[in-house]
Amino acid sequence: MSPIATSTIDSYDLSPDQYKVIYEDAIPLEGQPPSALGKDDLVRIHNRNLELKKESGKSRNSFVLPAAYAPSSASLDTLQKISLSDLKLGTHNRGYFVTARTITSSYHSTDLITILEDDSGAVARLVQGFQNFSSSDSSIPLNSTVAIKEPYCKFNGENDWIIRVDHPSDIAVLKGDDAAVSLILQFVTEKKEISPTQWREAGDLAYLDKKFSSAIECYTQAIDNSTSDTAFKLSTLRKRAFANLTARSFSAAKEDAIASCLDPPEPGDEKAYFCAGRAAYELGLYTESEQYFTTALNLKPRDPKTLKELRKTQTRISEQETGVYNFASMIDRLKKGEVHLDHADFVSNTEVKMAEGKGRGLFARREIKKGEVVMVEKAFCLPDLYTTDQSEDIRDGQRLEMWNFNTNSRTQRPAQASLFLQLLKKIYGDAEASKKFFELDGGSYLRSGKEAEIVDGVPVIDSFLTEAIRLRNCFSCPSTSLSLLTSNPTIYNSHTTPLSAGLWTHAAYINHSCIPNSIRSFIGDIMIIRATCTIPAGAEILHQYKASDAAYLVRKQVFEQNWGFVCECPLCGKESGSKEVKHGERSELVERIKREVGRLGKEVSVARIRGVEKLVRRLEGLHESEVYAGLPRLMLIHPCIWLLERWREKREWGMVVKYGLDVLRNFGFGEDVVREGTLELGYEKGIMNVESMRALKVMGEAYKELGKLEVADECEKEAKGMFVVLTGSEVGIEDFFST
Ligand SMILES: C[S@@+](CC[C@H](N)C(=O)[O-])C[C@H]1O[C@@H](n2cnc3c(N)ncnc32)[C@H](O)[C@@H]1O
Repeated sequence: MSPIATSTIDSYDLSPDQYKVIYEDAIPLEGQPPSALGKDDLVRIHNRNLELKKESGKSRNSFVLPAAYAPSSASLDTLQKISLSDLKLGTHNRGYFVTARTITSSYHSTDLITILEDDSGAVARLVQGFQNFSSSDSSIPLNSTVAIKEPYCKFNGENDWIIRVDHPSDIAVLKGDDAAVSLILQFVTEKKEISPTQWREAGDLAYLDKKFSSAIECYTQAIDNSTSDTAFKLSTLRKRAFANLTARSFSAAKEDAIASCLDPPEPGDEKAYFCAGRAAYELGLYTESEQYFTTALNLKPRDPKTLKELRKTQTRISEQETGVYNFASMIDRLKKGEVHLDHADFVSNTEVKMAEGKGRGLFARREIKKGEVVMVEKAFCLPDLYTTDQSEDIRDGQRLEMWNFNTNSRTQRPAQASLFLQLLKKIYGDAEASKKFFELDGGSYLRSGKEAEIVDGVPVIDSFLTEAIRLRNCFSCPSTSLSLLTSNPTIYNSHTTPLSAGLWTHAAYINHSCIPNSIRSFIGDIMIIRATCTIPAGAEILHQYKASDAAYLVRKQVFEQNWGFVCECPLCGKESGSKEVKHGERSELVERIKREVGRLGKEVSVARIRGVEKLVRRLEGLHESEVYAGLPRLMLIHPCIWLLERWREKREWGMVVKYGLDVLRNFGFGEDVVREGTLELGYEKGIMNVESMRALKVMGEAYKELGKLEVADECEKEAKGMFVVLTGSEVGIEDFFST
């Protein structure tokens, strides 16, 4: 297939399929200039597209993740400057860099697009793939100066070539609407002498103008160029500390703040200690933060702002050490619309170690009792973008999609695409974060080994590896797990609770099991993991990546496709031994039952219920006892819940108890969990979830109706225990159990 001609239609007009053709069929044309179109044509086409974009007012943002090529890990001093007209096509132009000026405003299509011109008058189209569409400062203004390392120049259709930048660390942009930029350019390109005071003044102006990276650059020049004036150096360091704090470069802010003080500190240094305290707090270094605030208070006792920060820090230290949180206040804040909550992580119960056959895993450092908190973690990154799969009402600008040509897939929810973009922004701006992030599992993606290395002051970021890591490690999450209980999904109907997608770097080490020993829940961006059974010291913590599909063969495929592993948990291990024909028979019968109950309306006669019961007995008979002894029989769960609900409608309490027991048995809690009027659940092999909790709750009601009050109380007590594990806390428990 020949590549599509795109010389007169810009990528804005292309569908993802057309893109795909271009990427897959692009022909390397070594030795061609970057664009056969002249400057006038390029600018004309660009401006026309810019106008079209404005007119169309399309609110959907989409972008494309093309096939992988590696980011540059060379520093600018080791590269040779080259003109745009000397770039080679279809290659990375290793060993070279280009600098050029933007001669148009940029616009977003599937990517961010602008036109560049270099000193020699050569022009090229720049296509940047990683801009954060949701942030207001993501454009490249007219007259900006860009430096691109080892540019990847690619064929884009007949007579058209582009420079494609997919990795944030491959490009540096000095924005054209930034006053400090002209000073920086005069210094770099015209070798103009600029005094430290001039640098500092330019830094102050940039800071006031909220151009923090320019302010930091100017203060850095002022510091590096000042010779013996210690007072000047220290006060400029302090200015840079605050600029770094505002720019959220917390490690640098902390370092600068401390370096700006005398040893021992003197009155006046409290501001620097306050800044260091804030930076350490944001880095999660609460004990260090406490020391800085204490020093600040020694220098300026009873300062109310510092006292407030110190108290907050001490609360974080207590959370970190005890795992005790004020969940009620967390939920209150969530109700006020805050998703990103200010809390410490509690991870001291756990450690990362090798898990045989699974890479690394998370292990218990001490015995963790059933229901106890295993760990609590604040999200590394979580977009505030909760939508249902069917959402038609996504707010403007949130309709974000990403086509990934490495996996031939498209993101299903806007939060997934948004998470990718926010991750790039976070790891590019924070060296420590990028190190932590790139340690995560990226599957079979071939790493250069240079990711997160600091080159030219920023970490090397590989966008494609970032996405590979996101795919393997991110979790879907509701804004609160409590909403999953109250949204009242019916069986055979997926629930419609809005979900976002986020990444938690410590929890990302947890491996999957279909019979897990822990469950994650969410309150905003805080993930709470509790034990579903008592976990002995040294045992591996396991949770379900996805609610296990009832059909073994479907489940197997999902885990292989999405995460690249074959689950060998006790259930999968045994079910893999069941004959293929049996799997087929069971699936067929489950489908038949589903069709059958789907046909029945709301009011179901006893005769009809009995009919379904017969089918369910047959399905039970298709479960080999040598495979399923003591193990869950997932395919029987929904049919049994359906029967339980119908008998409950008929107020046939004996039958409700019978099917409640069946549901619990099929979840793996044991053959006969009520013996001699006492309830005993086998939590080690039982699967705790909303449905097993509901079954217990309903059984409690039925036993009450039957006058068996003791066992009714036991059912309610166990269901309440499950409620806490499923939602993370006791908040809402009384309301839930009184209805
Ligand atoms: C979120 S990561 C978990 C941590 C990972 N094991 C590591 O070394 O970083 C997901 C990956 O872990 C591995 N994994 C998770 N559960 C597994 C299991 N039950 N058996 C084998 N591998 C598993 C798979 O490679 C999967 O893609």
